[in-house]
Amino acid sequence: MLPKKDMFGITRFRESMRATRADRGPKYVVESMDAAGKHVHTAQVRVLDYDLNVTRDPENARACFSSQSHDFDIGLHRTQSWKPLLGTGIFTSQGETWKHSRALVRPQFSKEQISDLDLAGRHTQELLDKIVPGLDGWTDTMNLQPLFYNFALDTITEFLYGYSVHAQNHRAHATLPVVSGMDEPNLLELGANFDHGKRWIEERGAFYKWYWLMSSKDFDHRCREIHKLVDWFVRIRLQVGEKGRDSAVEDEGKKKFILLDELAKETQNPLELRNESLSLLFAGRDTAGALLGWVFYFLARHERVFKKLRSIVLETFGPSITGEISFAQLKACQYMLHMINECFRVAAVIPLNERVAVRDTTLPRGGGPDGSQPIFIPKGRQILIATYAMQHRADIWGEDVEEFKPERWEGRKVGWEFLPFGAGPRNCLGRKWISVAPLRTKVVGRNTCLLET
Ligand code: HEM
Repeated sequence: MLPKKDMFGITRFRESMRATRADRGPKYVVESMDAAGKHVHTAQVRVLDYDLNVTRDPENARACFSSQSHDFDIGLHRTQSWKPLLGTGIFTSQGETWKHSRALVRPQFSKEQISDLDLAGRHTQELLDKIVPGLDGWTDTMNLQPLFYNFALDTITEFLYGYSVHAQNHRAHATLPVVSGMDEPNLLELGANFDHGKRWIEERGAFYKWYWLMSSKDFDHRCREIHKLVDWFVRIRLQVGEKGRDSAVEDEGKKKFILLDELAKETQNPLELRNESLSLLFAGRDTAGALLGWVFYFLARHERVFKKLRSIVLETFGPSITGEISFAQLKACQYMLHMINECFRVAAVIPLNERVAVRDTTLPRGGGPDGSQPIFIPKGRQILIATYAMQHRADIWGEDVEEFKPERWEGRKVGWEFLPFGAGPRNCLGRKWISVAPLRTKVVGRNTCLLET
């Protein structure tokens, strides 16, 4: 047990809230466990009247996600914290309801459907257009992160709904069909509504079982606006049908894949279509935008890695932005994959995952004098799987664990200590979308090379 800091567990609660608000929640977990001992990898913590377990042990992660996945499910707090925004869908449901969602959504993520290089190419061009070098070949100092979120939002809305919200280029506002009985929704506010909504959800999650204390008019407003937009896309699909869409066919006569159209072949329930597609929108926009941000953060700070990667990319794909790129070439570009893995390891796009025991059970590690024996987990106990903390264990990754070093991935067999996309039955459906996405290069200015992932 992590030592109590006061009788009622208030100090820990306050500390964890403060860390979440300061965007240093993952580091707070590492510090709290290290304070108990560098060898302590699974601990029980009391927060107010509530006990939970935190683990940075790969064996326990394997148990929660895979080998004992029948003993664990996502928790009610997660479900309830997210529900006002996402409703009941793949992200927020449990048991049989989740199985139904997964069966509905999973077939849409086959390799052919997610490998639309034109889609990513078009939106990447818009991203590049925002980065304009001056006469000396350099841009002013600029904040790239909002551009990456906008890029992700444009790409994923077109993939899901057939219409991009054009967050990157407001002047390219899509000509939208009229939907009887509905005002045209505000496409441009979607990014801001997501950002605020997500902030509320994080706060609600940090309040554990008291999530309901964190409700606000602003959160309700953001949820309503997002629902209005998605309902509008759904209504278009249900009113005009797949064939009624102009965008169902691309210029060259090639049929465009639109995820909502495929879902609508399985169900015509507007609420189901809203919830499932919104879950994907939420899952894809923030994670992909954040990953791009971290990639550039690390490349900007590690000149050696940047130069090495740039020369490998140019050698593999050539300098032309319009050149053909094959999956075989992508797979061969090992250094790029190692660099992305290292971003995932050091920064952890999803730094903390969770499960709740659905029956009395055990976890394989954390008990006995040296922590190598099983521990008892009562039904209802929440387990925080601290993936960021797992990825910063010196005894697993070596003494240079805090260094950004893509070379550490050469010849490394990935085990349960590295789970950027989760694992087991609830693993990430967008994984292939991220890892087989196209990569092209463009030289911007004298010394800058942009990568499109
Ligand atoms: C850098 C990018 C991404 C990262 C790091 C990531 C990470 C994750 C993780 C860790 C989970 C597991 C959650 C859990 O165990 O409860 C997950 C689930 C999921 N992800 Fe992703 N994700 C990414 C991109 C995407 C994209 C682009 C999409 C879809 C377009 C997507 C769709 C999903 C869905 C639907 C689930 C829920 C699966 C289920 O519960 O059955 N993800 N993701």
